[in-house]
Amino acid sequence: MESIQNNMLPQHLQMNETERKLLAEEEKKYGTKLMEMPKDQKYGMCFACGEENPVGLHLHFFWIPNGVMAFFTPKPEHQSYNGRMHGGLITVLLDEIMGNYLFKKEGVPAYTARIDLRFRTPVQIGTTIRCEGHEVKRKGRLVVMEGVIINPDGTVAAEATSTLMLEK
Ligand SMILES: CCCCCCCCCCCC(=O)SCCNC(=O)CCNC(=O)[C@H](O)C(C)(C)COP(=O)(O)OP(=O)(O)OC[C@H]1O[C@@H](n2cnc3c(N)ncnc32)[C@H](O)[C@@H]1OP(=O)(O)O
Repeated sequence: MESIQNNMLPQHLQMNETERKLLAEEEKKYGTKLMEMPKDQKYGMCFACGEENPVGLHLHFFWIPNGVMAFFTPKPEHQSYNGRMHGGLITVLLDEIMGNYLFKKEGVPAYTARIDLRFRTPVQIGTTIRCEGHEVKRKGRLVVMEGVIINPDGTVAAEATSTLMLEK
């Protein structure tokens, strides 16, 4: 289901119009409504997804076949040089998409033990990017995940491989 509570949320927590339009396009591509991952009150202060964090990114995550997807539209306060999104925040998006997927799938926190990331093309402030993550393999409590960020023109902005440890 599309962010069912989206228009019931305070404005600053809502997905913007472009993000909703892109979500609808993805749903058309997959031929199904995409289910939003529920928020977790316990982690309301999470910098990436928490609704109570006043300076957070307020991401919304959707299950896709074999993984997870989110959109983000960086604001002027998210930049580094000359209107480019800050690389540290790009890392946050990738770390979160992989970690949150495992948290929701397994029901226990997944801690990032390692992240290898390649910044391929800049992300411009004000553009809406698509973030995706999926599981690659696992051995016991160690899980390898991959994540990617796609620019509006279809180019890869950044990609990452992470190793995460599931809590016992
Ligand atoms: C809606 C609400 C959402 C809210 C939630 C939103 C999701 C948030 C997503 C963000 C995720 C984060 O950023 S989490 C925050 C950043 N990350 C952290 O704080 C993690 C800090 N590091 C740690 O706590 C620790 O190092 C751990 C837990 C990762 C591992 O410690 P440990 O449990 O003691 O395990 P340890 O004995 O070291 O290792 C156990 C086995 O794993 C192997 N191992 C350990 N690390 C690695 C590694 N990187 N790559 C390969 N193998 C490894 C070891 O060799 C060993 O193998 P063997 O000898 O057994 O064969």
